[in-house]
Amino acid sequence: MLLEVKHLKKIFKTRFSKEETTALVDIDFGVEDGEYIAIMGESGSGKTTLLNILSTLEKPTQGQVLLNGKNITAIKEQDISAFRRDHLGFVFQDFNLLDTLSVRDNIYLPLVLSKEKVEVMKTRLDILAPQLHINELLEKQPFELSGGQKQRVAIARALISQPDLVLADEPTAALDFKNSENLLTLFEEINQSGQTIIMVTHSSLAASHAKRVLFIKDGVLYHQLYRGEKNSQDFAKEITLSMTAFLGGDENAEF
Ligand SMILES: Nc1ncnc2c1ncn2[C@@H]1O[C@H](COP(=O)(O)OP(=O)(O)OP(=O)(O)O)[C@@H](O)[C@H]1O
Repeated sequence: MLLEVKHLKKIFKTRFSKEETTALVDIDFGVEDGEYIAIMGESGSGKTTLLNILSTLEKPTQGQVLLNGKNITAIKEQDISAFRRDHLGFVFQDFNLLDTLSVRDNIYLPLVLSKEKVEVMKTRLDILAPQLHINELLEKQPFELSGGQKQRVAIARALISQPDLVLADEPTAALDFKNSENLLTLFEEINQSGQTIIMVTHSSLAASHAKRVLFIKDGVLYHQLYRGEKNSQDFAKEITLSMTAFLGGDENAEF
């Protein structure tokens, strides 16, 4: 098992009041190497909190997260950024590229910080750039790129460290329909080449490209669907029906 999420609980306490928010009640699941998982749930259900704990940005109140058997919730503060850089890849909804660096240097950045050899960086980018259709963009600055191009660069930056796990937070949220479809196709290809992906999304269309969908409500995982042999259109219908049945949502809504 690549990732074991064990009985996660997260209670937020505000500093100036006694009020507590239980964002995660008891979250328990495992992820095999090579899986592609979408996490869905209504606003406020705990998706971001879960992703932040998996990202080591946040510590749980109780429970553990094991990545390849190592408890990542117990990593010392001074070792966390190196751990994140070496083992996790991130794709955010707003791309998070640095405008002062070229596209190439943005992609190299995690490896530069890990003091990787230049030849290694070059070899890896030579493989990734054609796969992500960014060959022509490498000498540009991020502000010269379209949203879809920026997101492909962000994916290259996430993959260049050959992470154990890619974590994506609403990666299609800032993209139009065509660019979203392109990104989702890319994620499927990346997953088919062996990369494990966990993606948080509001969109049943986005989730329908994953192999498994976990539904979270009020801090509890209470339902999951496997795609199996279904195409993404049929799987999207099944996801929407589940959302309607279990979450009490509007069948036509993308929550
Ligand atoms: N830093 C924080 N301090 C206090 N409460 C928080 C904090 N972060 C999240 N919460 C609360 O925890 C609950 C879960 O929030 P979370 O952001 O994980 O939901 P979400 O499913 O990601 O929502 P959205 O889809 O709107 O991003 C909410 O009630 C939220 O108000």
